[in-house]
Amino acid sequence: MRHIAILGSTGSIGTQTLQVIEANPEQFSVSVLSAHSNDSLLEEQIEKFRPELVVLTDKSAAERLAKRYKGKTRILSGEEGLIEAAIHPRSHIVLTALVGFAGLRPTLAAISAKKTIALANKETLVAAGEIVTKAAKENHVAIIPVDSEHSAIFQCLQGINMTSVRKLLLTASGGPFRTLNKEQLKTVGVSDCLKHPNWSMGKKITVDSATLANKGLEVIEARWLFDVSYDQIEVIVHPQSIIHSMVELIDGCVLAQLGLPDMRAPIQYALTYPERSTANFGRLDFSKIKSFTFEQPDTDIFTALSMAYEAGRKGGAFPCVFNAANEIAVQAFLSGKIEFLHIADIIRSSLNAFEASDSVTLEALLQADAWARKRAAEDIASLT
Ligand SMILES: NC(=O)C1=CN([C@@H]2O[C@H](COP(=O)(O)OP(=O)(O)OC[C@H]3O[C@@H](n4cnc5c(N)ncnc54)[C@H](OP(=O)(O)O)[C@@H]3O)[C@@H](O)[C@H]2O)C=CC1
Ligand SMILES: CC(=O)[C@@H](O)[C@H](O)COP(=O)(O)O
Ligand SMILES: [Mn+2]
Repeated sequence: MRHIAILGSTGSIGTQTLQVIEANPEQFSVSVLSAHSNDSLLEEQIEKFRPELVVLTDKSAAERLAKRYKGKTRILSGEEGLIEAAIHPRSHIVLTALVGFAGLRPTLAAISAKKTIALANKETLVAAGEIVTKAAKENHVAIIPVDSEHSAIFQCLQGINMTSVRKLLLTASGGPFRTLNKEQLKTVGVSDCLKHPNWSMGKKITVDSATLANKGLEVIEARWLFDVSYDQIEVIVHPQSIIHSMVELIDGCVLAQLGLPDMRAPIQYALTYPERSTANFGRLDFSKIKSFTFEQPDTDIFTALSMAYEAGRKGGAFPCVFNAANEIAVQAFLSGKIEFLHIADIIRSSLNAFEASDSVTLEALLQADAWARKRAAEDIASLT
C-alpha cells in the first residue's frame, strides 16, 4: 500500500489524482491533503478519503473548516502547515499539484524528509531546478514527472542510457490561438483563452498554454528532470495532443508515447512507477484518428517560448524571474487588468531589467522572485 500526500487536492490535477486513488483502493491510500481556500471541497475529500492531516493555506478557510468539522483528521493552516503536510511521516509519495512558486518550499521539505516526489508543479523546477535536483540527489529521492510531456519522455527513456539520446521532442498543442496573427491576438479575452482545444486544466496553466509560456516552462522543466542541454530540447506543435512527447536517439530512431489527452494516465504512472496497473481511462482507436500533424511554433508571435529558452540559457535566477513575472501577469490578465499580449511584454520587461547575482542559493531565488513580482506589478500599474 502506498500512502499518498496530495498538495493541491482541490484543483484539476488534485481531483484527478483522487480519482486514480479511488479506482485503486488496494494500492493507494491518502495520508494528507492540502488546498488553499476551498474548504468545502476539502471537507468532502476528508469524508471520502479519511486523511490523517489536511491543510488550508488560507487561515480563515482553515478556521471555517475547524469550526464545523468534528472528525479525527487534523487540520492545519498557513505555509507552516503546508510544510507539515509535505513531511508527514505516513506518506511515501508527495504529489505536488499546487500551482505556482508556492510549491517550492514544500517540495524541498518533502525531499529533505526523503519522500518520493510525483511532480506536477512545474514552477518549482523552473524557479529552482538546480537546487531541487541537487537536493533530490543528495537525499536519494526520485522525482517522477506528472506533466504529460515529461511523463511521456520519462516513459520513453525507461531502459535507455542517456548517452544514446540526441534530443527530446516536446510536443505542444499550440493552444487556442495557434492560428491567430498578432492583430487578432490584440482582442482575445479571458473566456477565449480558457478554451483549451484538448485539455481541461486549471486557469493559470490554461492561459500559459495560450501564450506558449507553458511550453517554455516545460522546456526548463525538461532540462532539469532529464539533465540535458537546451540545445537538446526541441518544441514541435502537434495540435491533436495524442503524441505526448518523443525522444530521438543517436541512431536516428524516435521513441514516442501516445494516448488520449487524459492526465489520469501520467498521474497513475507516477504513483505506480516502476510498475503499471490496469486502467479504464479510455483507449486510443487508431481507426478514428484522421490525421497527425506537426508544425514549428511561431516564436515571433508567441514570444514567451523564446524568452523561456533565453532565461534558461542565461541560467541562475533568470528562469525564476521568468516564472514570477509570468505568474503575476497571468493573474492580472485573468482579473481583467491587462490584455493578452501584455503578458509577454511584462515577462520581457522583467528579464531585461533583472541584474543577476552570481549565487543561486535559495535565498537569492526568493529575492529574485520577490523582485520580479514587484517589477511586474509596477508594469501592470503603468498599463492600467
Ligand atoms: N491541470 C493539468 O492538467 C496540468 C497541470 N500541471 C501543473 O500542475 C499544477 C496544478 O495545476 P492545476 O491542477 O491545473 O491547478 P488548479 O488551479 O486547478 O489547482 C491548484 C491547487 O493548488 C491550490 N493552491 C492554489 N494556490 C495555492 C497557494 N498559494 N498555496 C497552496 N495551495 C494553493 C488550490 O487550492 P484551492 O482550490 O483552495 O484554490 C488547488 O488545490 C500547476 O503547476 C500546473 O502547471 C501540469 C500538467 C497538467
Ligand atoms: C496536460 C499537460 O501536460 C499540459 O501541460 C498540456 O501540455 C498543455 O498543453 P499545451 O501543449 O497547449 O501547452
Ligand atoms: Mn504539459
